[in-house]
Amino acid sequence: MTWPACLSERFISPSLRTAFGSLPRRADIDTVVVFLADQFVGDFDGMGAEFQRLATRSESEDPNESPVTPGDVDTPFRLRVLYLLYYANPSSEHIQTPEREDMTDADCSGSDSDIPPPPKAVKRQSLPLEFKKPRRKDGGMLLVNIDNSLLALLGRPLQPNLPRGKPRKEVATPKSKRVKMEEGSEQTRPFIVDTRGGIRSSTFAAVMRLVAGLEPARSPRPTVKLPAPARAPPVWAQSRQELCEALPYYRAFQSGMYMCKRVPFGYLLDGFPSPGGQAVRVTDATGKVSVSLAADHTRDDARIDTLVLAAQRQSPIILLAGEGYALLPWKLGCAYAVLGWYWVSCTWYEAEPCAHGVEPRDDRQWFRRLKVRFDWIDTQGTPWWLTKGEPWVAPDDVVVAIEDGRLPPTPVSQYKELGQPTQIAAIKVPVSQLVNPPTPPQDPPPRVARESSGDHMIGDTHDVWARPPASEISTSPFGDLYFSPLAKSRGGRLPGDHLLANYHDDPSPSSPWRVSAESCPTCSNDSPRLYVEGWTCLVPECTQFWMLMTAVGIVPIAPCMRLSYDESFLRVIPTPFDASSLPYSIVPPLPSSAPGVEVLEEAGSRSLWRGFVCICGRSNCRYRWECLSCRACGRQVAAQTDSDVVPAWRIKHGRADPLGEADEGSPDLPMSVSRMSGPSATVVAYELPQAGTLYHVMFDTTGRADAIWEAYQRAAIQTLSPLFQRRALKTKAVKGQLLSQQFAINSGASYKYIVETLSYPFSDSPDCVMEALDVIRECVASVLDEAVDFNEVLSVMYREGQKMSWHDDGEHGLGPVVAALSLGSPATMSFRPKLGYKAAPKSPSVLNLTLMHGDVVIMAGRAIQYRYDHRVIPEGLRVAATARVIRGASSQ
Ligand SMILES: O=C(O)CCC(=O)C(=O)O
Ligand SMILES: [Fe+2]
Repeated sequence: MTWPACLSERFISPSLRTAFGSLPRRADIDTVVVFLADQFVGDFDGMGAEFQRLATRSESEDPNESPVTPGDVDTPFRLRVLYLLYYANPSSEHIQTPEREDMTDADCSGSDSDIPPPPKAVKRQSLPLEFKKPRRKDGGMLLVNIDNSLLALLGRPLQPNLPRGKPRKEVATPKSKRVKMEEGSEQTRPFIVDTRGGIRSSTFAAVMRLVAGLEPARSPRPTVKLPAPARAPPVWAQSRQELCEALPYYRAFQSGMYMCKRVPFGYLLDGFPSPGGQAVRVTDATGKVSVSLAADHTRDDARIDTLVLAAQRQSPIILLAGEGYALLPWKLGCAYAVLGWYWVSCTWYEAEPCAHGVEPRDDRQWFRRLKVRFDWIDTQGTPWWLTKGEPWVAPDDVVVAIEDGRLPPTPVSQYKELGQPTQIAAIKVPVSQLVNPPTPPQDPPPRVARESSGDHMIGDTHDVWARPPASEISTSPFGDLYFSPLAKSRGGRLPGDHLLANYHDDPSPSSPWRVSAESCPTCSNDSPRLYVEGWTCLVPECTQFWMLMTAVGIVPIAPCMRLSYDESFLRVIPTPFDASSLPYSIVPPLPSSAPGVEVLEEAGSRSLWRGFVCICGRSNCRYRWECLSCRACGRQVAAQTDSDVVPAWRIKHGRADPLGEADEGSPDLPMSVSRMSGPSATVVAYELPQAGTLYHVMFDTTGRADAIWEAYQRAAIQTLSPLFQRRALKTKAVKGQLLSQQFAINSGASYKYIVETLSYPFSDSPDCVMEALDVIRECVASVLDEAVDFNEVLSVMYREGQKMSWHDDGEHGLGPVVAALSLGSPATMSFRPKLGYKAAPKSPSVLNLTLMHGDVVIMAGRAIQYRYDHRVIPEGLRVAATARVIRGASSQ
């Protein structure tokens, strides 16, 4: 019996949905059948007639005509009834987002076992087919506790090893039906369905498995994780930030995939779903949060398009895994590891039901989710986790004393006694060779004709780009479906075949994908058999998409039904020629020791605050100013030297505009300009309404500032005791540590800034800090006409691309005056009112100042910190020394 098209559409029309509301809350199967017959007269092949037949029989007054019994209605028919009811009345407990735990991108595999208890407010309604909570047995097998009464209701043969089941409660219904049980036992039991409460998806899935004779679902998660592999990963990290700062191919702080111009670089498998597509966070009754689709995955989304193109171009991509990735068979032993190079061998779509609270489309109640299969590129040899070696345990971080906020072992006073730091055996950082990524070309170059016998060595840096550009790849409606090894056997039927024009017949893929491909009776396209449970048409445009072909006919896949991949599909396939050349090593090169003269831009350059991958494999952020230092083995490289000090004469001095201005939409602040004597300077004062006055002091000459600037840099590169560091932010929002962007050191009283900054008493602070403080004190005394006894200085060093985002300085006990000396590159300092900015995060700045080398900014008025936030964006290498008064603390 074929499944009628009406159900393939997986859609309940609004009128049918309304009509369902007129059914009694609890109805027996006949009531439902009669009802459906009314609704569907003549509409459906097979099903309409069947409904009609049953309806006629049900209404027959002829006492000789036996009432409808489950045996009269074949099982798929019953399933359809359940199915219609299911889709007509999904209640919050029934549609839940399956967990994503699959190796492939956007998983749709559900969990039959993890059905949350229904929300308290919703009264649980169920079919008489009650399923107890599934038990998980060894091997991850899910067993559903089913009794024979259920089988009887479904018209299935009874099973001797199942309990008979409790007789169902009699329900007053005009036509109770007799169910014949095996061995002569009889029970009167109407086939009652709850027409409003819907049907639990897990029930639906279990019924489906039962009638179709499918194996119980097998969890893809390993039940017990094996110990960490014997060999250390070639590249590993303990935080996402370390990955992003050390690996040129994975700079994706926000999403799982790092890509550029539709070329994928790195893809992180972790405890979150695919990149791409709109997603919403859904919290279920147990508080478990999952991310569900809120729209179809389509190629309009650059990330989806990139993955589909990757399959068509057979581009290599580096996979990384996080310890949160449920499908890893072993413990990672660290937070993240690079797995290696993979190629995208196959992409397809699955249907994902709309999660509760997500607005469905007008025409259907599910979304398309792209799935991706990644295959190991075999020119890399055996994966590291399969090779033998000493058991590996990721070492704990080498705890440098300063990590805990304790003072460094070597007091700074010692450094001071030594005077100028001695030149250390230094390795220069050649900026160009640090961990810069292979820059993707502006536009992918035209495809290069290749010799089939040509070398395709690892390290051939250009092969990855020698793929057809997107424009050359067909945009056929089915172009997103891509099954490369299979395509050869399709006789040109499917789009994508043309891509195999230069597919080299490597050891011919013993791909069972070929043999298991079947042609869809509805759309005539071939789809391979991916799931143990049966074949499904994988063309999302087809009405038969995502329906399972089973022994009893085609059945819809219940939202919670977890399908298992067919073994034939899981078989390893050889890497095709096009994917076998690797563009670069997964281990980025170490900074080399070639000497080079630094210029201002390079000394502060972005590459210098990026991290590195140590030869021990650990990815590190650059957390110290003066060198790259490994947190795992303590190794230090690329120490900076005196020649890295940027002399003051290299600094940009030309001031474009001494006056600050407001963003568009903000009125200009009242301001006044005056001249200051002593060290002569121009002072512009801005009135921040109801908050205080902001003074921008611009000295006529910068002699003192020049000396302090160079002294700061020399203090920063000495290595006797570490000073300027990026320290951990006090945040729990991310896994692992998150370091601040700037390198900082605190002097004097302790300042409880959001970063755990290393703090020294004034007596142990470098001279440059005290000199900066002198400049600030004198300047403030002249401008405010009163001495302010600052007892704390925060010195911050910025490299290119680093900034200090919106914040205030208003910690408890902070005095009314805060003043800062700027050194080095120009910076823009902005102020914006706090009120309401949460509601409108992009509220305009009331003032943007350009701070030049030697300028001092004075914030006079405590309310400035309460009413305004400020931000500083430097143009390049820069130092700022900010002095404050912290009450209740001494400067020591
Ligand atoms: O970099 C600057 O000029 C100011 C830094 C700042 O706002 C701070 O340290 O609180
Ligand atoms: Fe600040």
